[in-house]
Amino acid sequence: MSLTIAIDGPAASGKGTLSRRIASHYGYRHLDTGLTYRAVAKALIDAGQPLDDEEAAIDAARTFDISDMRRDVLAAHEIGEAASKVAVMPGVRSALVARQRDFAAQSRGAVLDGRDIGTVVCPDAPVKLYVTASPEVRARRRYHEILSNGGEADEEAILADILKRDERDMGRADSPLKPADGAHLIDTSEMTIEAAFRAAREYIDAALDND
Ligand SMILES: Nc1ncnc2c1ncn2[C@@H]1O[C@H](COP(=O)(O)OP(=O)(O)OP(=O)(O)O)[C@@H](O)[C@H]1O
Ligand SMILES: Nc1ccn([C@@H]2O[C@H](COP(=O)(O)O)[C@@H](O)[C@H]2O)c(=O)n1
Repeated sequence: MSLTIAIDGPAASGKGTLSRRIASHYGYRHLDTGLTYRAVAKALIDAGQPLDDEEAAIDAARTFDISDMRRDVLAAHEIGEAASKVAVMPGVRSALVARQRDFAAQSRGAVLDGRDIGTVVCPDAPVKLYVTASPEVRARRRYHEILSNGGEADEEAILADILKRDERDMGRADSPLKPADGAHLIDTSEMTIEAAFRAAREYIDAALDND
């Protein structure tokens, strides 16, 4: 039987960092579903197709190689912005949700993180977390992340993008970002990565004991 941990939250809240730690700790497979939306956006950009070409986006969502998503290539801030534009298309979402569910079903244990994991992709997951942080904290973390990778960034511009992305992700008609029913909230604004991991682990251990 497969066991899924569903983790949702807004951009740069720390859910990916936490998901990787949790997957490694419990020996589960991990799928960063944001990368799947990014892969679709990147396929359109590479092919010179406009981001609002729904037919091309659906085709990319059905065919890209999910086992070959390169975080280093897909991590660029602009690809994240482009991903949130293709993510409003219901046809793209249903193609990707099917592939994400396959990933969970084929794993003995899986951690999936994204925006609609607890609400749509795996609504029956026995453990659901909603990871958040204030927009200012998220912008600062992303800013430092870009600098530490040798890039250049403007913290104010990143904050503006994060607010725009939140609005798009929380306001879209299909699968808007919101905490799933029964999700456990972790606000990492004033937590170190280690403290957030400890809080998640305590909750997961208790939830799995009661399952
Ligand atoms: N609790 C924390 N304290 C300080 N820095 C953190 C914390 N959690 C994550 N970070 C850092 O913040 C940045 C964003 O974290 P991460 O990539 O995990 O967010 P995310 O929610 O997965 O973002 P996205 O949805 O955009 O992929 C990273 O540089 C990460 O190291
Ligand atoms: N389950 C998901 C995951 C992601 N998205 C959209 O993709 C964008 C990029 O995601 P990151 O987690 O890599 O930042 C994000 O802003 C969402 O628009 C989604 O809709 N559903």
